[in-house]
Amino acid sequence: MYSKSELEQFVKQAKQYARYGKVADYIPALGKANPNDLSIAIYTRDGSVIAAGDTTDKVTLQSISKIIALALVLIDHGEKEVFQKVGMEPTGDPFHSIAKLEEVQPAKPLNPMINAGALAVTHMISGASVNERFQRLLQFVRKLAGNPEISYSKEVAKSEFETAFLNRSLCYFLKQHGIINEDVEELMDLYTKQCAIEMTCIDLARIGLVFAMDGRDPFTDEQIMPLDVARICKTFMVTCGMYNASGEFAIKIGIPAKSGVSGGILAAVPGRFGIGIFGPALDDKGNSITGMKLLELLSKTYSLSIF
Ligand SMILES: NC(=O)CC[C@H](N)C(=O)O
Repeated sequence: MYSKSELEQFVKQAKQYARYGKVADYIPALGKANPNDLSIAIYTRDGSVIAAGDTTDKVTLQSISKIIALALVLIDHGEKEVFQKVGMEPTGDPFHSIAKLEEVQPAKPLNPMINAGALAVTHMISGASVNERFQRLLQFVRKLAGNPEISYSKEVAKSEFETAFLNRSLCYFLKQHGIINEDVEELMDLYTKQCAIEMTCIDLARIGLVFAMDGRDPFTDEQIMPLDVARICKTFMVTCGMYNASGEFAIKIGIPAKSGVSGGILAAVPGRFGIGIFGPALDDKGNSITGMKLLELLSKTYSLSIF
């Protein structure tokens, strides 16, 4: 198993790539992040954690939340119903693209990892009000991370809510075609809170471990999600988890992973580890440039690719 000093060495190496990246600022509150930050935690199935960097930093999930919301709606509604509203194919387009919504099967988003598909998924979170739906999602996140303290950043949620014009357009397009039928402002309220759920890389690594263990929490022995749901989520991580860089990521790194524009990456090495990384310097596709470098170093050194 890796040592802390070795991990610290990898972090130092990966940090040198921060200068080639840029912090996301289209959500103004995210623009405050320091591009040179980089933290990582690796959770193993026997409960040990190895971490490096500032592991007390809390960062918002952004698109990483899409995989968790997907798991929840699959549990709530089952595969058949969910995949009537959202597809299973990668797009090769940026995550916020609207293009394929018109080209392929009117308005059915191609997959749940692009924004259009994620909005359709968030729409399916059950509950009587936005608050009740958000609390259900939050409870699920807390259970996955084994941390009842996890909450969301009001500042980041508000900042995205006030500026999410493109996501609103996607919602109206989906509503016109009957994929969603709720009030767009309510859905945006729920979605922006979902994306603003915040945690440390240690919490994130523990969530990764649950996916790695096929939905079972190795510490409580509870099956938090059915094996099939964990399998579907991991498959999406491989095919669409890193947006339109998923192919290259699969070849170079080969670990099921999901990224977010906050610079987070959740990775699950099947049967072995959960990995959580935060490094806000992003490449032009919106993936953490330092985070990917770090995963590449780990994958190459320890042969972690699943392929
Ligand atoms: N790629 C991302 O992390 C995108 C999430 C972000 N909240 C958005 O919808 O734009």
